[in-house]
Amino acid sequence: MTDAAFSAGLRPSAVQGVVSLDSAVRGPGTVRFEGVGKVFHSSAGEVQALKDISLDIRAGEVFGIIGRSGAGKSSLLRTINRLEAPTTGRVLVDGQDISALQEDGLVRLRRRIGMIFQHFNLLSAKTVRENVALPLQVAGVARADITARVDEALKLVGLEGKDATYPSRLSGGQKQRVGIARALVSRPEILLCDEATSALDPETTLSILELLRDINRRLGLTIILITHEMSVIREICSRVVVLETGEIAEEGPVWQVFGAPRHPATQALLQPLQRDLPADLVAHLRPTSQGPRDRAVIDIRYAGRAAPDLSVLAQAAGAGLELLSAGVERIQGHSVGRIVLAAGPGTDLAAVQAAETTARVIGYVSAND
Ligand SMILES: Nc1ncnc2c1ncn2[C@@H]1O[C@H](COP(=O)(O)OP(=O)(O)OP(=O)(O)O)[C@@H](O)[C@H]1O
Repeated sequence: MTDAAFSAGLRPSAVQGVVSLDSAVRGPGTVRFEGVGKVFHSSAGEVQALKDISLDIRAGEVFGIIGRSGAGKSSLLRTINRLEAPTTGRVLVDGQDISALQEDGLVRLRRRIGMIFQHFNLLSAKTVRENVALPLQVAGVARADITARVDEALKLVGLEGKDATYPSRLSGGQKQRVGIARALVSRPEILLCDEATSALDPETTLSILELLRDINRRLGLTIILITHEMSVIREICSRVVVLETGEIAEEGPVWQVFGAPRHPATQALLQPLQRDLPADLVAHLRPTSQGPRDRAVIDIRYAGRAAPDLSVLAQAAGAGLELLSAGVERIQGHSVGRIVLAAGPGTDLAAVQAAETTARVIGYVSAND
């Protein structure tokens, strides 16, 4: 990012004109994984942490990496600044294969990629200003420039006036703001966030997410984050990849992946966010039909489209459908909903499924439930 753009808080597209598709996947702020694999050798034997990951992260997007513990999230994130080197495949940053970089090239790469951490990683014996100035001092930037750039970064994160404070006197949210200022002071194109809000309370998490969103919009910075908090992904990411045992389980726009999760790993991760079935319904739900008068319970989930037309479904069913529960929310401007119906005896379930392909029978209740 140019100095002028950073100071003016402008997105690169506003500075450089229209961004072409090619520059969006290969230009500044882009990351491409091509068949990336990673094997760790430990005393317990070999661990295949990543398997054949191919993925494009576009310039200026907020991209989430999720997965269960041990799925390979950190390993993948750490290949972007070569804290981990892939065993197979390659990683391209701004279209450049980073495995080819020598020591000085690697130092320059890491200046273009900021990183923030769950536990902030601040030096307790140094003030806020000294912590933020550190990357510039290491880079040999002139003292006067350091002062100006630290001021600029502290302003960006809303910490003006805190420059002489030591980390121990700051709240968790303020410490993370220092971490963000330190990551931004080198004017990077990409910001990696490793569980950056996991140590914060919900209110502080929201304020840090708001800051990250603001930075992303104003500076056009690409933000790549890993988190176990699905609400964080829903709040700020545009696209997400789900890893499962080192492989891509699914990827896509957040509204799509969260609205209609296809892989069991995604469904398990999203369980806490799901609008639960009413408790009394769950209590009465049986996996199989116990008699001809039992009613099938049909679960319909939809994303990015209008709710299915219940009169059309009822017509296909050829019998009465009772609405048991329904809910709809908006993610990134798309409707994401869930409808649960009870189908009376004699319902043509195959016809309902043909009319609404996401319809799934999740169990049976008796006629009186
Ligand atoms: N340095 C290492 N040496 C040996 N094995 C490792 C090393 N780093 C990671 N692993 C293993 O690789 C696999 C993926 O680990 P990774 O930390 O990338 O997963 P993760 O999805 O980030 O997990 P978590 O959410 O628990 O942090 C795990 O089985 C882990 O034990």
